[in-house]
Amino acid sequence: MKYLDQTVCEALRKWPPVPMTDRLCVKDYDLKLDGKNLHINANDSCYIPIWSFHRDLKYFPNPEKFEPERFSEENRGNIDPDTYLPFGVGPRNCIGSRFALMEMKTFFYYLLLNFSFEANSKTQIPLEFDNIPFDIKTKIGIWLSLKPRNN
Ligand code: HEM
Repeated sequence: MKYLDQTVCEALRKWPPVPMTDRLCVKDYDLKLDGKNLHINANDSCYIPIWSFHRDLKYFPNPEKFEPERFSEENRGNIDPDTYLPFGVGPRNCIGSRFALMEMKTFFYYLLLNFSFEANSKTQIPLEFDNIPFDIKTKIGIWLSLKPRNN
């Protein structure tokens, strides 16, 4: 179950289903970013690029590699919580996150309990994605063969 949790966390890192979120700035705000001064006006929209944070090697070394060990008990403390945002951040973060995590793990538990998975001639490796803004969609879907487990 621990490894299933790590795998789900890593899948949400590499392919966050909600790749960005936004906030409306409610008052003028000044901040320093990489040595530059940045002014945000009240009523400006700010986009938070979840996908880009998750693929930034400053925060996730070797970001293209699918590596559930990033979320092991020893390693997960190294992740800055402000850079891992599959369910957003702050008081308006995703209200359904616990339900979604439970649903994903239950779904995979029963699938893996009853079936083994194999690549077939239609399986695309590596997976290719459509360039649709604000959405993550594979070009041809995800094709795999499921074989019932005998035991
Ligand atoms: C893997 C599944 C899901 C992902 C990755 C996801 C991701 C997100 C993200 C990134 C946000 C924006 C949070 C922010 O801006 O800080 C959000 C908001 C929200 N999500 Fe989810 N979500 C998922 C499933 C669900 C489910 C199952 C429900 C309901 C049962 C749900 C209900 C909501 C609601 C109501 C908001 C708006 C919260 C607010 O504005 O206060 N989500 N979600």
